[in-house]
Amino acid sequence: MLGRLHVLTDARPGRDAVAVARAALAAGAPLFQVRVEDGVHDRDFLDFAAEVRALCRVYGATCLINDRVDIALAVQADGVHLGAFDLPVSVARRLLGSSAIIGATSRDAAGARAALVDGADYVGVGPCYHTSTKDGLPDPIGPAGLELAAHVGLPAIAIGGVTLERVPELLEAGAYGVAVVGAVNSADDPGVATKALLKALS
Ligand SMILES: Cc1ncc(COP(=O)(O)OP(=O)(O)O)c(N)n1
Ligand SMILES: Cc1ncsc1CCOP(=O)(O)O
Ligand SMILES: [Mg+2]
Repeated sequence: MLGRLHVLTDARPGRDAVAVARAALAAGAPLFQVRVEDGVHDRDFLDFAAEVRALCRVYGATCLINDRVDIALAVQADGVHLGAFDLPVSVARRLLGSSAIIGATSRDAAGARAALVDGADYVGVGPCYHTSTKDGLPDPIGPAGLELAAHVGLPAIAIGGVTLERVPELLEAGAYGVAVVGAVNSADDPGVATKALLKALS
């Protein structure tokens, strides 16, 4: 079953993303998405992904790779998360096989319906709120925008500015789960933050 809490790695310089991953996994995070900053060398992405993938195996968690089907294949990840400028879902499916988990980014109902037709397993919907983690995003869609994309037949994972306090309204709007960077990676205690998010999602 697809995890309801997707924790994305925060590989910005000066952060110990592996230590955060270990703490979140130990606290029960069911799914990690390995995401790196633009411009990271393939070799570094590969090494980092392999490390997180190995940790996920230890804790029985799902490991997805953001953007890169080749890295997912190389580290034998469980799947990928793909956006508008990444390989199409259909191509990733051909390369990764029927059992791979493939997520697609969408902002509205039309995008979510397209992801469904293309064979995605879930949609990452957002940005739901303002976030400082990623630049260049369109205006937040809010819970009302999420609601439109959350009812097309694919589990909707709300992303962008998700905090513990916002989980109830996202669930109310139809979210199956949430994806977070800051709420876990910037928490004083990533393990405690993970447990609180899991409780709110249960
Ligand atoms: C669960 C989830 N939803 C959305 C995204 C965003 O993907 P994308 O639009 O391709 O942007 P980048 O993350 O690649 O910068 C995501 N990663 N995960
Ligand atoms: C990768 C991505 N795509 C849309 S918002 C976002 C970043 C989410 O980070 P945070 O949970 O810190 O707002
Ligand atoms: Mg992407």
